[in-house]
Amino acid sequence: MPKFQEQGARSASCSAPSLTSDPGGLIAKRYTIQERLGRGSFGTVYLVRDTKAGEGESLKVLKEIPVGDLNPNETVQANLEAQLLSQLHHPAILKFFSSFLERDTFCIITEYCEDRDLDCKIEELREAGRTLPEPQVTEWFIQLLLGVLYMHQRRILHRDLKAKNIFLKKNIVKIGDFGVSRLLMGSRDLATTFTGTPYYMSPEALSHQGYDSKSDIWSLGCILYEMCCLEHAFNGDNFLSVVMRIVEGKTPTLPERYSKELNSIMQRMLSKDPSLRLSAGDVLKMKFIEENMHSIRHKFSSSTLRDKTLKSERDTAQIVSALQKKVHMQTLRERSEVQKMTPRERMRLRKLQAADEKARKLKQLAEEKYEENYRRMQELRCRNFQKISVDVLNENMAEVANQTQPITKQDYQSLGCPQPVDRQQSDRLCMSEPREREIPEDPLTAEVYYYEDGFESCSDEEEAQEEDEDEGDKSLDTLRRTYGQDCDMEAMVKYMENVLESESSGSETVTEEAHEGSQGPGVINCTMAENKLQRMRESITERLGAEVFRKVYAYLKQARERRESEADIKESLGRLVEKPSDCFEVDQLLYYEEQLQRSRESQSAE
Ligand SMILES: Nc1ncnc2c1ncn2[C@@H]1O[C@H](COP(=O)(O)OP(=O)(O)OP(=O)(O)O)[C@@H](O)[C@H]1O
Repeated sequence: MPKFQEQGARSASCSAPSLTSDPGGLIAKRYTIQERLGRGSFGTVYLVRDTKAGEGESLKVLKEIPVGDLNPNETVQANLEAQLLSQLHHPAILKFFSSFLERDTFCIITEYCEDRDLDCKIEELREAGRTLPEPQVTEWFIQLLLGVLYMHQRRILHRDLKAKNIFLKKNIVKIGDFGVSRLLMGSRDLATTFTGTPYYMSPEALSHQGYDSKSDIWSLGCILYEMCCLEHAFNGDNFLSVVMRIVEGKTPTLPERYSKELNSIMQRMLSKDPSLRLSAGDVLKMKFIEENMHSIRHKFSSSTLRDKTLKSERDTAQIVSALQKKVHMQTLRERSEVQKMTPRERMRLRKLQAADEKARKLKQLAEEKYEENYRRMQELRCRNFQKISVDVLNENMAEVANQTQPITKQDYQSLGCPQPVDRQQSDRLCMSEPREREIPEDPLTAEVYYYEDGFESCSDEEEAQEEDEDEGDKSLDTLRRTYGQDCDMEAMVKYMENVLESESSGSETVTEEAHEGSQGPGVINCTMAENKLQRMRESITERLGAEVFRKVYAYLKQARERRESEADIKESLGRLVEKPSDCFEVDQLLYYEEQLQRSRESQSAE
């Protein structure tokens, strides 16, 4: 089956993004553009560096959506929706950081996923003639279910779940744009119509019978099919045939290489009647999914443990290597200092070093002696104490008191033992600074004391040291990023445990929560819808040429009004264009125009 280019295909001719007009400039006083990641139907997507973020968290994604002039109400409304989205935290949901208006564009800042999206992954597999094994499909599918459950429990719908909106970050899947349709389109009707990609749209959404959490489940069922078969669950030669397959067509089946259980779950998610469709909570409570969840939880737990061990080993290796580098640098510095000296200074230095060495040996000797003496004194005391104890049995208390006098120098001599060094005196010996040159005892202090000045003049070495520090920062950065990955895995384990331990399936169907101030005609809705249509027109014109586009548009409009058969339409389009499938977008454009017209009429009627 041909795969049609979807609406809003990446077109270079669409109006130039205003944020890039000042390359290298700061956006919202903190973001710098690193590269352009791509273009979606709403706007352009950039990889940015957040200059105010902590180490390892600075790479983010900026979605730039041209909106023209927004009135203050619309801005307040958008901010309200954005605030809500930024408070949601789940490892399977792409983190939404913030949104703001900058130079007539609405900007959304989200987490960056370096392993791209599921659509790219599927394309890659298809091209390589490979498929996804069932354990991988179930692992990703369970993560998706956990993310969807989290959002549905908070009464937030996606409305545009598709492979392109699912991102991969080191085997963790992240659903992008959850709740963003409402943020951009405001009104519920428009949000569904203008963000839903036909391949994933549920029968009830296509026939305007309302959109609820079960409609998201339908899209998730389509994604499950796509992960297994690497093609859309409902395909067709043109826009309307896709719609007809969804509304009236047979429910697809998974190939035999996938288990009966997985097939049955997918089919129950693709039930045409939303009330018969499973909810995310229902699916997560099924025996087959629970069993898989146990093994994924075990895999994630042991993987984070193994990673932690590996990381601490790597940390140690890094510290050792940093210390070795430091010692090497010091040796080099010392050598370069010595080379700069006059013979007289070198002689003095050698003497000082010899004195240092002598002092060190003396100190070591004194310490050894002290330890030896101290040990002997303890022995003596112990013997003396035993002697006193025996005497106590025979003599009176006064005599005992006499016996417990401190041991004198004579006592030691009479016992043939060396007298212990007085502890304070010994400490003084250890801590005292050699009078002649006053070399500090501590080697590190001594080193700084003697060679400090030399460091300041070594600008090359300083640079080298800075480079070393940068290296260190970079490795920390990598470490932190890996820790971030661990956090995701640990959080995922926690969510799996919650579901496994919970009694209820959370099978209630949810409609979207109306947040304060979000009723009514919507946020940026009409402007956004118009923008999207304009982008589609530009994209089609670029592909078909202005003249062919005009002819195809006029023909399809009439053909749909006259309700011509699909076969006739295909034949007529064949006379206008080389490939009739190229007209998919024109068909979709007509559909959207009609929806926008309807929406306007119903708004003015209200
Ligand atoms: N958070 C992200 N991390 C990494 N890449 C991203 C991220 N968000 C978007 N992209 C990439 O940027 C490109 C455009 O994405 P965008 O979401 O705007 O469009 P889309 O999903 O292709 O279309 P639509 O606007 O119809 O949803 C895609 O190639 C996508 O993979």
